[in-house]
This record gives sequence, structure tokens and C-alpha cells, in this order.
Amino acid sequence: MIRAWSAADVRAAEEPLLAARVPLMERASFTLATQVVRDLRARRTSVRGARVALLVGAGNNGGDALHAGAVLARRGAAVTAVLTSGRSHAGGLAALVRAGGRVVDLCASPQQPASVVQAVVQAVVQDVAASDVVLDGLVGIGARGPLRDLPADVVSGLSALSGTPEGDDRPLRAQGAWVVAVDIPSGTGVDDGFVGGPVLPADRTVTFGAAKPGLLLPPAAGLVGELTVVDIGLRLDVEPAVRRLEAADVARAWPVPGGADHKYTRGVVGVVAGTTTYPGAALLTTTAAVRAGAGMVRYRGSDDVGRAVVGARPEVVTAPGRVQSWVVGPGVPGGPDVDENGNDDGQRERGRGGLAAAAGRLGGLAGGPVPAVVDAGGLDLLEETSPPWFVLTPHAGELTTLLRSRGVDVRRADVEAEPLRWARRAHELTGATVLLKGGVTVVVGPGVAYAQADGPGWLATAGAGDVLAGVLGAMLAARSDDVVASPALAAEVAAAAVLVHGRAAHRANPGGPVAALDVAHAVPAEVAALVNSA
Ligand SMILES: NC(=O)C1=CN([C@@H]2O[C@H](COP(=O)(O)OP(=O)(O)OC[C@H]3O[C@@H](n4cnc5c(N)ncnc54)[C@H](OP(=O)(O)O)[C@@H]3O)[C@@H](O)[C@H]2O)[C@@H](O)CC1
Ligand SMILES: Nc1ncnc2c1ncn2[C@@H]1O[C@H](COP(=O)(O)OP(=O)(O)O)[C@@H](O)[C@H]1O
Ligand SMILES: [K+]
Repeated sequence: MIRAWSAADVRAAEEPLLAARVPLMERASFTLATQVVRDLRARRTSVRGARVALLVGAGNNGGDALHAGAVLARRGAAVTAVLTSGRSHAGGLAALVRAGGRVVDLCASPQQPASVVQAVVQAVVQDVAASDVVLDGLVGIGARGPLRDLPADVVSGLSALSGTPEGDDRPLRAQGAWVVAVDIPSGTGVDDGFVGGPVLPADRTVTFGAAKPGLLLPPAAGLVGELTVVDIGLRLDVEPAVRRLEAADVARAWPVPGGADHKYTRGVVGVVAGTTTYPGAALLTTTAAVRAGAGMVRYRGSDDVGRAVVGARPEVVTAPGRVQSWVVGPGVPGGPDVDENGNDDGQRERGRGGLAAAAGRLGGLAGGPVPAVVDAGGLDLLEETSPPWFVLTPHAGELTTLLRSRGVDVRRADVEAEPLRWARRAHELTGATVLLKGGVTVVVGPGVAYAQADGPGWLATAGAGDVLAGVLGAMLAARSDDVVASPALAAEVAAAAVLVHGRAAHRANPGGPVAALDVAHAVPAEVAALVNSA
């Protein structure tokens, strides 16, 4: 698992070590330089003679870049530091100069007219882009807001040169330079991943002490490249702000059935999905639940769609009965989509029934509370508040509608700019666990947040969300009682389902397009690979 802590927590953890005069910057910068050497070799470039540009800001982040530059210069690299502030880290600068590094100080003549400074910036930017490696040490965890002043000018100049719009996730690599961000890509929000101005997209980010939330969260996560976390000896005893599950975490937690298990202990998934108008969602959701290893899948819908489902997946039953998790909503019409006759094949009524049972409001024969996945049209069927074992699975548009229906003045663009913030708001307003789908999927439950980046862009295809709902339904059914008993567990299971779903998409057709049903069919082999590697 990758755990990320806020800038404040990282600083608090640094304090006792700095007080004890532990040379944190030396540790950080030496490891940074070592990583750059590895990257150069991997790119078949010799360190001796390699051109290295350092973008240096006013603080210790620039100090890290300068010290790393000194190490590289001592190994024969041709290192040039571009100083963007009148207050560069003195020790780092002295070390670089001693090691034979060159310095270009953009602030050397502060009285120059702006047009002259801009011309100098343009010339410098050309040189930087022609380097083998660029170290972005403009700002780190001391950053406040989007880049400004000369750091912003330099990054905008580089973005313009590489022909990519600011904030685009295609790195300078087009120019041949390998960009390594020092601690964070400068200009990205350390704690929230917000991107409000120019950022130089990195090929690699070398971060110190621990990952920071912004490195895992969209939209900044798309600018991080490969993430390398360097241990500099910090002790972080507080809960992380954001987590990311890795394959080994999911493999360890997967409920592999044993000799004493039977279909009911493995979990029955009740699915209310699809209508005569949208039968595909019913097929995709039930197929995914079957393929993810549900003990049994009960489909609830019209006779016509039920026949189609059983025709495609003979394992599915259509009779009512007890379930260990509900999946409500894929392909079920929501608010404005319900046609003028209100025709939904009765799915919204069935969905409300499923959610009432899942909340434990029916009791009796319906049994106690069980987890629920609430997707698409199902989101319209929610009561004002829900228990944390309900996992809502909106995409950004649906989350916007959900929030607006609860009086929050928010637009889709706001949700896309700050997904964690708005997913958390939805969790606070509804009480439910919220899984906000996207290229990076964010999951928020009581006291926990996950950011998963597992699937290829090809996964953005119709029906992929229905498959996720089915996979998650099967996973929640397998741990039904535990999920109801421990409020934060639904979020962990949801994050695990996102991982399986994303990896299944890679497996379905590595590097190429996938259809939603292909993803569902790739799930069993992906689960086998995961549990066999555990
Ligand atoms: N503590 C340690 O021992 C260790 C720390 N380590 C390293 O230190 C880094 C933190 O260093 P830090 O605290 O000096 O802050 P840092 O990120 O360099 O930036 C602050 C400077 O940037 C400026 N600035 C701010 N916002 C800006 C903006 N939007 N646009 C432009 N400029 C902006 C701001 O200027 P001001 O606002 O004051 O004018 C200020 O001068 C950390 O990320 C890690 O790399 C490692 O070596 C491990 C050991
Ligand atoms: N750029 C992307 N990269 C990777 N996965 C993505 C990307 N965009 C969307 N996804 C994933 O694709 C799925 C799309 O689901 P959804 O929007 O509900 O589509 P549908 O309703 O048609 O099933 C989600 O799992 C989402 O996380
Ligand atoms: K940086």
C-alpha cells in the first residue's frame, strides 16, 4: 500500500530529526542523484558528459536540486542551475559551484525591464529543453498556490516549447529531456492535487520521507510520472491522509473459499439493473458479479430482461430470496431519463426495495442489513442519508447531480478539479461511502480515503461502470457481515474492486481497446494471478 501524508504531518515528522541535526537534505539529495544516475543509464546515456538542468526555487526544494546537481557534477555531468529567486539555498549553491556546476541567475539584474527578462527566460528555456535531464526543484511542500513569478514563466516557457498546453500530461520527453520532479511536480497542490497554473509534467517524481496526497490524487497524479518514495528516516505515527492499494494488498485480503464454504457463505449478490430499453447493463453487471466469484447472483427485473440474462449467464437465478449484497442502479433510468410514461419496468420500485433491505429497514424475512452498491439511476433512489456500507459509485457528472440535489452549488468542472474534496463532501452529506469514478478513482469512507490509478484510458467505455458495480457487489457479498460491522471496510473493499477492474482491463487487451464485457471476462484470470502471487 502507498500511504500519503499531508505537508503538515511530514514537517512535524521532520522536526525531531532536524533538531537532532540529522542531515535530511543530504540524505534526500544523494538518493535523488542516485536515482537520476539510474534513469540516465536506463536511457543509455552516460553520466559523464550528460547535460543536467536544475530549476531552482527559493526554498529547500531548490536546495535538494542543487545538492543533487553537485553529486552529478562530481560524477562528470555538465550541470547548469537556473536560479529563479534572489534567495537560493546557500549551501546547495556553494556545493554545486565547488563541484564545477554552472549557474544561470535569472535574478542577477533585478532592475532589467520585463521584456529583457522574458527574452532571457526564453533563451534559458531553450537550453533547458535541450538537456538530458531536468530536475524540477522550484517548490516542494512549502508551496503556496499555483506557480508565480519567474518559476511560472520558466515552466510556461518550457510547456510552450514542447508544444503542449500547460498542465498537459505529455512530458518534455518529446524534446529528449527526462524530467525528474523533486519531492512534487512544482505547482501541484501538495495536499489536494489541485492544479491551478503551469506545471512541468514529470517522467519521475522522487519524493522524500513519504508520498504526499497530491501525488496520488487527480488531477496532479497525472503529472507525477513514476513515483519513487525515498526513506529518509521519518516516523509518521498519524493516520495517512490518502492511501493507494497495490496488488499485494488485494491479494492478501481476497476471500479465497475453503473446504467448509458453500455458495451462501461465499455471498449472494442481488442485482437490480437494466430495463427493456437498456438490457445491456443487466447482462454486464450480472456477468461481472458471476466472473468475480459470487456464490450466486440473483437478478431482479422484468421477465424479458431476466430471460436474456439467464440466456447469457445460466448461473444467474431470477427468483427472489436472501442476498448478502445489493447492486442497484446500472442501466436503471434516473430523474430526467425516465420517459413520460414513467416506464422503468418497475426497476425503481425494486431498487428502493433492495436499498431498504440493505439498510436493514425491512427486517423479518429480508434479513439484517447488507452492503449495497448504488450506481447510476440508483443514486436517485437514496434516502437523505445512508449507512457507510452503501457504496455510491458516481462519475463526476453524477456526483455533481447528487451534490446539487442536496443543495450544494457545484459544477462538474469543480468536481473534476478537486475530486477528493467533492467526494468527501458527498460522503459527509449522505453518510455513504463514495467511489468517484475517473482515470484516478477516489474512494472516501469514514476517516479514510483511497486514490486508485489501475486501469488504462481504454477503460473509459460504455458499460465499464456496470462491470465495476458487479465486481464490487461480489466482493462486498463475500465479506458482508464484516463490511456492515466496520464502517471503513467498505471503502477498502471498493478500492480493491477498482484495482481488480483496472487490472482486468489491462489484461483483456494489453495496450489496446477493451469492451466492457471483455473486462468482465478478464476478471477471473486477474483474480487468479493476484491470489496465486500472494
Ligand atoms: N525540512 C527538511 O529538512 C527537508 C526538506 N526537504 C525539501 O525541502 C522542501 C521544503 O522546503 P521549504 O520549506 O523551504 O519550501 P519549498 O517547497 O522549497 O518552497 C518554499 C519557497 O518557495 C516559494 N514559493 C512558495 N510558493 C510559491 C509559488 N506558488 N510560486 C513560486 N514560489 C513559491 C516561497 O517563496 P515566498 O512565498 O516565501 O516568497 C519559499 O521561498 C521539501 O519539499 C523537500 O524538497 C528535503 O530536503 C528533506 C529535508
Ligand atoms: N481516463 C480513464 N482512465 C482509466 N479509467 C477510466 C478513465 N475514465 C473512466 N475510467 C473508468 O471507466 C469506467 C467508466 O464508468 P462509467 O462512467 O460509469 O461508464 P458507464 O456508465 O458507461 O458504465 C469507470 O470505472 C472509470 O473509473
Ligand atoms: K519540485
